[in-house]
Amino acid sequence: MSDIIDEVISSFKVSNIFINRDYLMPDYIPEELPHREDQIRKIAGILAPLYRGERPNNIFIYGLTGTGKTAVSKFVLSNLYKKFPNKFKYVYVNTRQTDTPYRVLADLLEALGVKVPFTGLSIAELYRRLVKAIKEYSLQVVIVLDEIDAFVKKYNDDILYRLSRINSEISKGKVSFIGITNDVKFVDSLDPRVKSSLSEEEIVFPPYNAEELEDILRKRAQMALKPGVLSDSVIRLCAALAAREHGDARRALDLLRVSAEIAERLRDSTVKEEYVYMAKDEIERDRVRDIILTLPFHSKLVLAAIVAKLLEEKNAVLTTGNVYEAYLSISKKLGIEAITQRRVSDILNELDMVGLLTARVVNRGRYGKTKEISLAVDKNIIIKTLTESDNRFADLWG
Ligand SMILES: Nc1ncnc2c1ncn2[C@@H]1O[C@H](COP(=O)(O)OP(=O)(O)OP(=O)(O)O)[C@@H](O)[C@H]1O
Repeated sequence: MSDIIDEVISSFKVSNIFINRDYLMPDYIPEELPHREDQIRKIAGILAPLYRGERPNNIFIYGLTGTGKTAVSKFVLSNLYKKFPNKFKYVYVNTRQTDTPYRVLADLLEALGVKVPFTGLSIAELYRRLVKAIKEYSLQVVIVLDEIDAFVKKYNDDILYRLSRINSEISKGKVSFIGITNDVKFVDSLDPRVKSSLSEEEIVFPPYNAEELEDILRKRAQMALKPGVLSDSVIRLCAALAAREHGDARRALDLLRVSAEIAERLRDSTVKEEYVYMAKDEIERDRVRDIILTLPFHSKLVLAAIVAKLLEEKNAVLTTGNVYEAYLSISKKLGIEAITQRRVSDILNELDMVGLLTARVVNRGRYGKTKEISLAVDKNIIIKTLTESDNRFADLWG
């Protein structure tokens, strides 16, 4: 019997497709970042004063998702650090993952060698300790705050305000910030003092076009995949599909990686174009699933109400009013206290924003304006995911 185990393990160990799958993972930072030479040069130029022990200007970096902002920033900093490790220290914080003011300050302190308890100190105290730590630190400090729009939207810009004041508090240029965001309008929403302090320099990362994505994919594929498993037409297809949205390298790499995983799963020795389309559906399914699973309960109920209504009447025209009626009916069925129509209307807007449905305002003459709602994703994925998240939903679709 143990030969069965050997067989399974050996087919797992020896891949027909991959040399190393990690090279296609989103957190891998490659040695080469094609089509980002300008941005690398600019950021390195701004940070160059570190070499003389001087404070570089703060930098604000914007660009849509997958345009290489994180990869380029980390690439420049780690390469500068390799060249002159004794001149500065850099700390990278992703404020979507490290998502409380306490954790952000605690992580910065820990990076500077100051231990802090997991909870219990006030933000003011943490901040005071950070100012002291930076003042006493022997080198220049560069702090990268990635995805800061999400953080500021969740809290406010208080922490950015405090951080932006550190240099003036210690009356010395000791710390520089690199703020990264994919929300172009975000910077304008900041307190003007924070804005002018943090965006001494601004760098924009434009989306990649299809040819640029092809180059990026080719380089990564050379390292990740065995020779001969990939044709140029597959690369072109992944790049074209990713460029159709907004030139997102993460999406292009995901398409390629998942297509290669499908080839491996099917024990094929080459990646076919049809696998790219299968990968696209799989990625979309996972994305929708992740969004639905993290929705608050009443948002799930509203979504369930829409699907239930469409199952009952295939071509139903959905309006805020009849979605609310359907919502009341399923709340009653499940024995749940209903929320107001106003709140359901807000939820419909939220579901529109996360891309699960589209709500369009239509003018119905003397009946006034109403919203017409349609699903933006396959209803079977919604049914499956809602049922998985809470089996009370199973009763709704019979
Ligand atoms: N020029 C490039 N060459 C090779 N890989 C790249 C390039 N640009 C981006 N990538 C890869 O694409 C993926 C996404 O890039 P990155 O995380 O830097 O994007 P981002 O702009 O920071 O996106 P987000 O705003 O979503 O965080 C990463 O795997 C990164 O290595």
